[in-house]
Amino acid sequence: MPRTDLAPICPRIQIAGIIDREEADLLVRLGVDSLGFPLRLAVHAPDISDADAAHVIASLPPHVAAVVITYLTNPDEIIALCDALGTARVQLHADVPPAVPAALRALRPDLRIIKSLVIPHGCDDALPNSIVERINAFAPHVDAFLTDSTDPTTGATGATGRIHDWRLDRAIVEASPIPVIIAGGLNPTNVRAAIRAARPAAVDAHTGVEGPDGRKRADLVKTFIREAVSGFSDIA
Ligand SMILES: O=C(O)c1ccccc1N[C@@H]1O[C@H](COP(=O)(O)O)[C@@H](O)[C@H]1O
Repeated sequence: MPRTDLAPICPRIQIAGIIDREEADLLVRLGVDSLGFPLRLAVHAPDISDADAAHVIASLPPHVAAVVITYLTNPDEIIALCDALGTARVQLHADVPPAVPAALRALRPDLRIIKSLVIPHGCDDALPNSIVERINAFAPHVDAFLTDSTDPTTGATGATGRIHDWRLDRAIVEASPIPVIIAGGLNPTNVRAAIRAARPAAVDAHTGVEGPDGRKRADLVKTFIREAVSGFSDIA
């Protein structure tokens, strides 16, 4: 039985890389409104199995969203993964053409789709035309964009712990007709400044709220949320 998902289309604070039920419970208790489950990835090993992720997702309260973060490119496989996990939210991280979210929409109009916009390494204050073109091409087929960083040493384009120039996020926010979630190296010490610089709809973090053991730390998550809330109130 799929869970009832009553979270807004674009929740404000998303934390990715959920490891287990205990971690999910902690994040829900602290006030996170969207949990990201990275599965079928390009570089990283998954943090959790499909079966465990499905159990965690089934336990979430209806106001908390669960998002599958994936590099899958085949619409049928993406839908099958979302169905197996019991969620109708997906974050597409692969370099797919707009035809992929368009096909997802046609097959499953209830699916909420976030598309990543990865900022190339070394890109500074000028937004490349290629990103503007992608915003225009994807916006009709997705619900939100998510910015992210590249790690040139590993080729990773997610969970890098690396920031990029937030002026680019601001340019993306201004160019996008749909909500933009910012991500890439956000942590309790920089999230407020990032929100003030980029003026996004939401923020997302993974490694910046974890301890050296790779588990989310309550003190870091609490401060991240407090600083993010302050940032959103600064720009309201
Ligand atoms: O979270 C992951 O493990 C992940 C793996 C592969 C692609 C995307 C992934 N998640 C996204 O990366 C951001 C930023 O991570 P960080 O804060 O820089 O460590 C994360 O929030 C997810 O949306």
